Amino acid sequence: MFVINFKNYEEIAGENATRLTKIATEVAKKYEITIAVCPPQHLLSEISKISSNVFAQHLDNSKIGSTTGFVIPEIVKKSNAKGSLINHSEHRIPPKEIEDLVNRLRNLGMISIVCVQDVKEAQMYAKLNPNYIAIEPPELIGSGKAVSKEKPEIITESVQAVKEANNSTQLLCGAGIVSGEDVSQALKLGAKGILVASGIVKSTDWQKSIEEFAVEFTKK
Ligand SMILES: O=C[C@H](O)COP(=O)(O)O
Repeated sequence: MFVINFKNYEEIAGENATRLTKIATEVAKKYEITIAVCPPQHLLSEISKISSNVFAQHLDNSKIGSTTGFVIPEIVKKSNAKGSLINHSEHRIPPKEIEDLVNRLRNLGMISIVCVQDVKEAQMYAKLNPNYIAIEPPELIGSGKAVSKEKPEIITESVQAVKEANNSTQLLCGAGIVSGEDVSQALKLGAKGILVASGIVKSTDWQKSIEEFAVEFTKK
């Protein structure tokens, strides 16, 4: 699983979100891997027309109906999103809401990626049996310094924490990943995939950087 979070970077504004998704989709096909994209919420429907692996960046555990401005799982599903990030480091939510959202997505047949900041949180939330836990030390996000190189022990310890939950949850890792070597290192440490943003979105050649990352998944 190779997840590209578009965040709200200027580089993906306007038609560029579509262009980036098209490139990601073509590369995924070429290397026969899964590349998921997380566009800004208002583009979920549009981007879902060109990719079947579209995830929301955030969800609220609010009801369908009179909940202005909240992002509702059932509504997001109708936009053909396959799942969502939950509790991203830049949009944290309380533990009870995380639990409710993981269950809600499971009932909806959607994929949950719960973001955590440290091993303790990985351990705690893996017990909820989300599809994925994504470990991201906040200080490395957007830094260009890869978690897989700077803090490899965080990945190995999180792999262990997820294993101990003894369910089907898998580990992704993110923060500062900018090269194929960073991806390779993450996979060698036991991560099943990566969650990346700036390393792709801010690169000057999207095709080249996505391919550089993708090829590492074929070596496993
Ligand atoms: O959602 C993505 C993560 O926050 C990682 O961001 P980054 O690749 O820019 O470090």
